[in-house]
Amino acid sequence: MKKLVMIGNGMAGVRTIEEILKLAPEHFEITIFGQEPHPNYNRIKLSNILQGDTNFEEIIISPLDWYKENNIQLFTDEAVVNIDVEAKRVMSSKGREVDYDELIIATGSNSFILPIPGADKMGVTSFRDIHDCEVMIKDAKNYKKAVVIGGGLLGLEAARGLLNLGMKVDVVHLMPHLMERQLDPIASSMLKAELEAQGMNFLMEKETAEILGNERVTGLRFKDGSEIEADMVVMAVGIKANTEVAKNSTIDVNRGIVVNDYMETSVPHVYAVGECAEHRGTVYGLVAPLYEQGKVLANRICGLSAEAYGGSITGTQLKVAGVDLYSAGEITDDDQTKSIMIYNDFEGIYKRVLTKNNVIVGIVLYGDTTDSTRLFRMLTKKEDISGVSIFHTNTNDAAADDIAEMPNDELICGCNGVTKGAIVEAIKTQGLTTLDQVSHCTNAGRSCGRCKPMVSSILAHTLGDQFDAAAAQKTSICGCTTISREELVEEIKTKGLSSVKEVMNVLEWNNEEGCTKCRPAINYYLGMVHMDEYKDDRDSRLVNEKMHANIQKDGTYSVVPRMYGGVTTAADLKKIAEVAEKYNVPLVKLTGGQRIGLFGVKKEDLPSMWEDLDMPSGYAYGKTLRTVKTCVGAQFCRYGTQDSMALGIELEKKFERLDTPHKVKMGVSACPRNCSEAGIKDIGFVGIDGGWEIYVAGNGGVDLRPGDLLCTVKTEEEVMEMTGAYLQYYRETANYLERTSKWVERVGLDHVREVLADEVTRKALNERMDKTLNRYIEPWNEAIQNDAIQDKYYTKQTIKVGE
Ligand SMILES: Cc1cc2nc3c(=O)[nH]c(=O)nc-3n(C[C@H](O)[C@H](O)[C@H](O)COP(=O)(O)OP(=O)(O)OC[C@H]3O[C@@H](n4cnc5c(N)ncnc54)[C@H](O)[C@@H]3O)c2cc1C
Ligand SMILES: NC(=O)c1ccc[n+]([C@@H]2O[C@H](COP(=O)([O-])OP(=O)(O)OC[C@H]3O[C@@H](n4cnc5c(N)ncnc54)[C@H](O)[C@@H]3O)[C@@H](O)[C@H]2O)c1
Ligand code: SF4
Ligand code: FES
Repeated sequence: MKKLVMIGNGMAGVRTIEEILKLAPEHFEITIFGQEPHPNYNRIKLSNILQGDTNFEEIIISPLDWYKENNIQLFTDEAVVNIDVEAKRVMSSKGREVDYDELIIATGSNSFILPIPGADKMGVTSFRDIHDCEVMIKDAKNYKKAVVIGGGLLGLEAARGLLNLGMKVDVVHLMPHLMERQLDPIASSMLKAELEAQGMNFLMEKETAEILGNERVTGLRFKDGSEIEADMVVMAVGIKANTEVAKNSTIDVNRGIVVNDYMETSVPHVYAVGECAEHRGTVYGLVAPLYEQGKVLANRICGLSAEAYGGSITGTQLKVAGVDLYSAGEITDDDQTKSIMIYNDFEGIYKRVLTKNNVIVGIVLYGDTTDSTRLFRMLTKKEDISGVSIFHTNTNDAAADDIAEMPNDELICGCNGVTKGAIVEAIKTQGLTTLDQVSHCTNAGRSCGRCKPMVSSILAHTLGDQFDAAAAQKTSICGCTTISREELVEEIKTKGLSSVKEVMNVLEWNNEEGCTKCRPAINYYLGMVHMDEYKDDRDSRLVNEKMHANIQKDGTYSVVPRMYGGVTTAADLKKIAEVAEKYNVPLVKLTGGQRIGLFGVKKEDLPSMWEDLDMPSGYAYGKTLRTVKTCVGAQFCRYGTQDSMALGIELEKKFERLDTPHKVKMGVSACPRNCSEAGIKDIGFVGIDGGWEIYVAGNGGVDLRPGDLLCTVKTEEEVMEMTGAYLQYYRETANYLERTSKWVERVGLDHVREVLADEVTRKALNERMDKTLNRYIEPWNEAIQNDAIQDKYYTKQTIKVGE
């Protein structure tokens, strides 16, 4: 097998690997280095995260299990710093050396940071990765006045996000018009008026001279001497191809890494793809051309006769609610340009098509973009427009007619280059009935998601009478099947399906092995339905659950023993200390959940360490109850009204090991001072005089969310009863991998309250819960006693990295 190394674990690079795997799954032994500490995620959706529409887990494109499944060795949080093109070897920031036969550079871009005094102050940030997003979301809680420098696509999407986060936002723009690269002055002023109405304040034709403040930013000074206040500054003034690693070698670099029409650099066996590549003098900054490049490169690297990449014409839209705009091609006129225009100031609609010699060369649409795909096709195909009606009226009938009349080569998903013809064919040949399936099959809708309404219309049109609008919106478990979660659970119950394999066979999965998305989900639903008798399918679990230890980024594991309610003893502390010394554990750390983690443990040491520890697993890796954090409470604290430690221990002992759709954390405080932070837990208990308040759906992670008060109860027995019923209802109705916070938002707190208010329902839920709890055994103990398990999971030879 040839060794393929890729530098950069981003959108263009990983799409190229997906294409390679489709063409020649067994051709390469693949290694990927990624500077960010994450698997590949949808960078486009960072704007949606900032705007509060989604969260990080939902934008992961390639989960860690995908790398493992495809035998890809992934090194995250590890940059390649040097390429030795003679020896065909790369070296990483951690001193790791890896040889290659073929090398792909896919290092993307860096944000351009204005070289002005103060640009390095605290509170000045770029908007390029999830870290930037997290910084902005966190700072928005403590600061109120943001300034975004740059009125382009990125700056305006950032500004909308910061408004959503409750900040006051000024946008500072160098030019007289916003998005001057995409819009003409009329469209630009319509956009400005809309965004002002949404609450943004614009400072146009302003050039920033300095960022003011001591350690942290306090304001901006402009070249004209004027100043404004700011306690956060976001730089969104463009991007610069990230060519560092190529520059240090003999590879030709100009604005980007120079490539030919097959994405080959000046050095044999070294390719570049994505925003770091410069093709025929152009460096692209949108995914559509990068995915085209990826296809060409995949064919080339697999030795297939590849079509050359001839460059791309790009179309853009702004991801801001309430703004409908589209721009493609050349938008500035010269003396040969003739324009066709509609301008309806009353309805806020502006459409302009720029033509040269009867051919469309540019498109600007504002307020109604329904013509965009048709006009874009005419532009790219250089269709003669003499006598053609250019704009359609936006009525539903026209939209339906449009689909019928739309030629098969019309581009529906701009990001992924998917035409109407490809979508129709997939629907017909694969028997697709939902939007989700079309997306899995064709890639349409997988990036920015703007094409989804059109894909839906094509689905409706193609299926005709068989189209079921509600069903079409349903989300199937994954691309291996057309059935949804509800249908799967129903089928398991009615057909009595009892194993993952059986589910996939009987329900006619289109991929007989399933995938990393569906297998753990099926395993969970089977266990949920067949409460006491289900035999867990360990190999279908996510990697950390399979190993009963959390894999770390260097391939070692962590060991976190259970400490009920965060309470320990001198004897247990001694055991932990002895084990840490005996196995040379590199890091012993108190975790956020009030216990002690041993980090950097070799896989083959796990069973003997567990045996020496002789403590139960703390399940720090599982979709289950993680911890019950407690305050010292009435036993010691003078404010305590209740015994928080005793309740925490009782809860943890009862619900430990329970399979849940996602991880569950609890907190118990003995008074409203809330030292255990029970307000940001999946379930939190706060002691009050004569009882307990129960809070639910809190979250202290990326999607910070305070818990909602579910109810107030008087006794610990009621706490246990309510908790059992609540957790069981969550187990039975949530989607696999849906946190309680998202679940409650989806089904509604009032609904949950209503269900749990009924005593008979509560009792039935608790009965099912108790039945389920009976089937769990201590996993570390099982591994210690079972040689077959040790051989299969914990011997050195079984190492297959990819995490
Ligand atoms: C907020 C935002 C919104 C966007 N919205 C849209 C949109 O609506 N539509 C659209 O088409 N495009 C959009 N884009 C642009 C799109 O995200 C990029 O075009 C795309 O991500 C580029 O893919 P890439 O693989 O070239 O680079 P990236 O996705 O940036 O990936 C490169 C990766 O390489 C890593 N890396 C760099 N150097 C090294 C090294 N030496 N060793 C190891 N790893 C390294 C980086 O850390 C990074 O993770 C948006 C971008 C942002 C930031
Ligand atoms: N919806 C989308 O398609 C989308 C969204 C976000 C980002 N992106 C991509 O991300 C990349 C970065 O976006 P971007 O908007 O930063 O780049 P950009 O180059 O498109 O826009 C930068 C803007 O900043 C302005 N500017 C430059 N110097 C300035 C200064 N000193 N003061 C004030 N304004 C100044 C420019 O006039 C320009 O309008 C681009 O490739 C973009 O295509 C795309
Ligand atoms: S939450 Fe109240 S009772 Fe518990 S430790 Fe804090 S102050 Fe004391
Ligand atoms: S147009 Fe962006 S995903 Fe289809």
